[in-house]
Amino acid sequence: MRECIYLDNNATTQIDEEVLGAMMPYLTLYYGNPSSMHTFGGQVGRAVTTAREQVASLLGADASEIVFTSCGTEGDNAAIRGALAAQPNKRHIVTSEVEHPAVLNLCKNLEKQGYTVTYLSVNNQGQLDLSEVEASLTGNTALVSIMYANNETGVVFPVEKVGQLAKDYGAIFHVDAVQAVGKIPLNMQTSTIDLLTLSGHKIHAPKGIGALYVRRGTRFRPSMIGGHQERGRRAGTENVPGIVALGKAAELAQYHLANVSGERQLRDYLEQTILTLIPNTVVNGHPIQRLPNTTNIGFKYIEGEAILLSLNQYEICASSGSACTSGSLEPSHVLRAMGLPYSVLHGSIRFSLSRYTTQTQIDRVLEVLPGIIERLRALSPFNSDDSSWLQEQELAVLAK
Ligand SMILES: Cc1ncc(COP(=O)(O)O)c(C=O)c1O
Ligand code: FES
Repeated sequence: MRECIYLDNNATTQIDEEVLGAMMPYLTLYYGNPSSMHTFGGQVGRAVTTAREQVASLLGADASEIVFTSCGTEGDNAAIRGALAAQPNKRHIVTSEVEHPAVLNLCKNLEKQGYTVTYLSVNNQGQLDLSEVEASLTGNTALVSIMYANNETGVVFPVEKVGQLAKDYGAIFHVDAVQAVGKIPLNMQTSTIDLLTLSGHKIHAPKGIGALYVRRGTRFRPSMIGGHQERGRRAGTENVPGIVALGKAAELAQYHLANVSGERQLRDYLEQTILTLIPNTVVNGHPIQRLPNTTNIGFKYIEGEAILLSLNQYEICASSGSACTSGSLEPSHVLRAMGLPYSVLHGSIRFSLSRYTTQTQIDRVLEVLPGIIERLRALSPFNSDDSSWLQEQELAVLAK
C-alpha cells in the first residue's frame, strides 16, 4: 500500500490506533449478541452502553438520546424521513442548496412524493441569509434540515439562530453535523437541535458506523423496522465493533477538541502561503466562520482535476469538491450555489487536515505546489478573465 501526505480528511480519516485497539476484541473474542440473556452476550451489551455514553458525552447529550446507525447518510435519511412520518399533515421542508447529497438528493426525491422543499441560497462566501430562512417558514413546515459545516468549504452555518426560527414556527430541526463533530464543541443541553447526524469515519473510526442524536420528546418514526434494538428506533443487530470504535473515537475527539488550534494554525499557514506565493488564487468560503481544518482554494484558469493528478504524482492527496461528485467533472454544486466565476469553479481544490497533519507535510505541499500551478497555467487555453473562450463558459454556467 502506498502512503501519502493525506490532506483529504473531510472525505475520510485514518483510524486511530487506540480506536482499532478498542474494537479488535469485539471482532474476535467477544462476538456475542448484545441482546442475549447470557453473560457472554451481556458483556458485549455493556460495551455498547459505554460507547453510547462516550458519544453522548461528546455531544452534551443523554445516552438514551443516541441511536447508532450505519453511516452519516443513514442518519440523515432516518432523521428526515422519521421527522416527516411523525407529522403527516405537514408537507413543507426547508433545507439549503449546499447540503451533502445525502440530504439534497433525498429532498429532491421527497418532492416527487408531494413534499414542497425550499432550498435556501448562500452568498458568495457560502453563508445563509437569516431573513431568507425566516421568510421560508410557515405553519406547514415540518422540518428544517441544514448542515452544521460544509464538507467542501468548511463554512459553518449559524445553526442556533436557524434553530430558534424553526422553533418559532413549530418545525423539527435536523442538523447534519458530520463535518462539525470533533472539530467544533457541541452541547445539546443548550442547543435548539432536535436531531443531529454524525459519522464515524470522519472522526478516526472506521467506515460503516454513525449515530443519530434524537432529543428526548422529538416526534420521530423509525425507518428501519424489525427487532427492539436501539429502543425501537433502529432495528437490526448492532455493529458492535463499529459502535465500540465510535465510542472510543468520540472520547478521543473530545480530548483533541482542546487542541484544534494547532490544526487551525497549520491550515492558516498553508492557506496564507499559497495566497502569497501563487498569483490568482482565492479562498472559497467565509474567512472566519469556517472549520479549523478546511481550506478550499480556487486556482484561477486551470482545471482542479489537473492539479489533483499532479499532486498525486508527489503522493499528496487532496480533493476537488466532494468525494461522491468528483469524477463527474461537473463543477461542485456548493461552489456553484456561491455564484463563483467559471475560472474559480473549475480550478478549486480542497485541503482538509487532521490531528495527524504535520508542519513537514505542509511544507512539502508548499514546496511543490507553485511549480505545478505554473506548469499547468502555461498549458491552459485560458489564462485571463478576458479570454473569449472563458467568457463563453461563464455564460454557459449562468444559463444552467
Ligand atoms: C456533510 C456530510 N453529510 C453526510 C455525509 C455522509 O456520511 P457517510 O459517508 O458516513 O454516509 C458526509 C460524508 O461525506 C458529509 O460530509
Ligand atoms: S460521500 Fe463523502 S463526500 Fe460525498
